[in-house]
Amino acid sequence: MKALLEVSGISVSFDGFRAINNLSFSIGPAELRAVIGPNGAGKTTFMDIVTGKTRPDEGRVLWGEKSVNLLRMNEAQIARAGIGRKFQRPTVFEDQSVAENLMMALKAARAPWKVLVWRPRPADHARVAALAAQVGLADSLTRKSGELSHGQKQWLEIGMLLAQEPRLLLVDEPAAGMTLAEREQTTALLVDLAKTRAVVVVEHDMDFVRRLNCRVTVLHEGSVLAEGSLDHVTADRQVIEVYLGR
Ligand SMILES: Nc1ncnc2c1ncn2[C@@H]1O[C@H](COP(=O)(O)OP(=O)(O)OP(=O)(O)O)[C@@H](O)[C@H]1O
Repeated sequence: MKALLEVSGISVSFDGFRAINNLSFSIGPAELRAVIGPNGAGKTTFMDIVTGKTRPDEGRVLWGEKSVNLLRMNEAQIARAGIGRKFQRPTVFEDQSVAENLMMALKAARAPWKVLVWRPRPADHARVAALAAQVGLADSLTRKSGELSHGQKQWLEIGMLLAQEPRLLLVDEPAAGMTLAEREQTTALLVDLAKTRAVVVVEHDMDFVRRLNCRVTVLHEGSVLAEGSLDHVTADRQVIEVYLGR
């Protein structure tokens, strides 16, 4: 199976400090992957590079069937090419309803010149309802987003990202601040989303990672230290030494 995203030999230094060191990583078109590793391992910087926020000093980042060079694209172009990123803190519009937030995301997903003249059509309302249902908010369409729980806000933001139909979703610490029930629902959502797209989850919560039941990549000092099932990587002596044993 050809990779959807292929990162090879990337390095980046900040003031002489190598945050990413000859990192290679690839993910398939419908794959769920957890990325773990100690603080400062380079997880955020890795996502910054894939989304175009940070430029690597060397290496390649190739995207899609045509192996497009992502390093030639800016952040907006990369987002339009199908890479969505969910940050840890939800950034929904609290005064707007769930439906309004989703509709705004649908509108934003249009080409810039179309946004100016865009008016929602019946199909767009149906799409908003479908997105809400997909993220477990079908019963909350008319609720103000500010009234939602932390977990529900996170799901709404994922729904807003889905409006852009990303082929790769990068999700930063989704379990943080969630109740156990919310975490379980989030696991189910991410597993479901990865049936039709690639999903990369950066997470510190090992119970959450275990429930994702997916391939795990362990980063350390900007490189891949181990990769495989969670049982495989957690039995690795070096992983225990630098991460789990602390
Ligand atoms: N813009 C920057 N300028 C200077 N140093 C940076 C910058 N961004 C990241 N770093 C450094 O690069 C290293 C990797 O950071 P990064 O945030 O990618 O790690 P992380 O694995 O996401 O850590 P955490 O689990 O704490 O979020 C750290 O030592 C960090 O201090």
